[in-house]
Amino acid sequence: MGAVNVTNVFKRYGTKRALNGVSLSASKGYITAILGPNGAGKTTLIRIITTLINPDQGRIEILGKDPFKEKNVFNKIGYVQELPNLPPFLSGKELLSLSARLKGVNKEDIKRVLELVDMTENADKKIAKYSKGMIQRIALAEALLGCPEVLIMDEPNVGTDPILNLKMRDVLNHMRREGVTIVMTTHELEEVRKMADKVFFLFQGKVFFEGSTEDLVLKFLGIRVIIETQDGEALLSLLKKLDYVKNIEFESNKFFVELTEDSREELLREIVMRGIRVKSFYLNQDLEKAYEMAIREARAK
Ligand SMILES: Nc1ncnc2c1ncn2[C@@H]1O[C@H](COP(=O)(O)OP(=O)(O)OP(=O)(O)O)[C@@H](O)[C@H]1O
Repeated sequence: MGAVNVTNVFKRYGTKRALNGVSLSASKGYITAILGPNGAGKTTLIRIITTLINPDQGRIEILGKDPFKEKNVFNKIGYVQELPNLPPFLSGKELLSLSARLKGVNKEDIKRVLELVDMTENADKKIAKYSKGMIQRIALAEALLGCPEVLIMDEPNVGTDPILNLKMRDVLNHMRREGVTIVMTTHELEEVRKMADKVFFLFQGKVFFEGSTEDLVLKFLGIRVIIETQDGEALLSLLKKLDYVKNIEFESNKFFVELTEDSREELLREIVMRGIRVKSFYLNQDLEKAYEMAIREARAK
């Protein structure tokens, strides 16, 4: 069982079906990303997990407890909402002091979370004067007060610059090393590729795919390897002989090879056995393209 479990959740807004039987499980100490196009139901799901809205049907379990019934589980959960709406008249530090008091967290922890998100220097500025990125950081700091075991984030990368994304990644990797379970929705595929251990792809209120990003690429893009070599002719003649090679394209000394099945190990062995010199051999991890193909396939169903 995961640290966060969602079982068969349904939700309608009037006649609009937002969630149509969603089940997912986020393992303890891993980063789980919920992906999907606009309107897929991601925010609705996060709002149900955090009990901001009720499901029409289905069950939520966090750290073995039903958050709708056992509110004290929230002592162990940090939540960063989409585009956090923080009181502009407070400074970052005042906001954290207030939150620490409400959560019953020691004031010492404020220093720790400010350092974690690199906001110590801006802590005394009013939130009204913060950039979007600073607001995201202080919202994350607030969520991290009291060392939560589960961190839930709705689109933490909206409006953030690449440097902040780097910082955010650092903080989240640090949390993961500490055993924190992270569940996030995002449209930032590059972040997903770099960080997520598992993805759930939502489409029209249903889980259309679950697995690692590598699984997503393999399933929707096929098995495409990129091989760099100086022995182009020898490689080409070998590739033409192999029945599991579906398509070959090349550009100077770079070969793009599509396989009919996952025969990567076999192919590499053949190359090495023939003494073909290879500079690099890797799976084409074009997550964006795979995501586009997944959406196309989901729409066609
Ligand atoms: N309060 C509401 N009233 C009516 N319909 C709603 C409400 N909130 C969401 N919806 C509808 O429910 C569906 C799911 O919306 P939701 O916001 O959960 O999707 P999302 O995947 O988070 O989208 P986005 O990526 O655009 O944030 C959409 O069709 C949306 O229009």
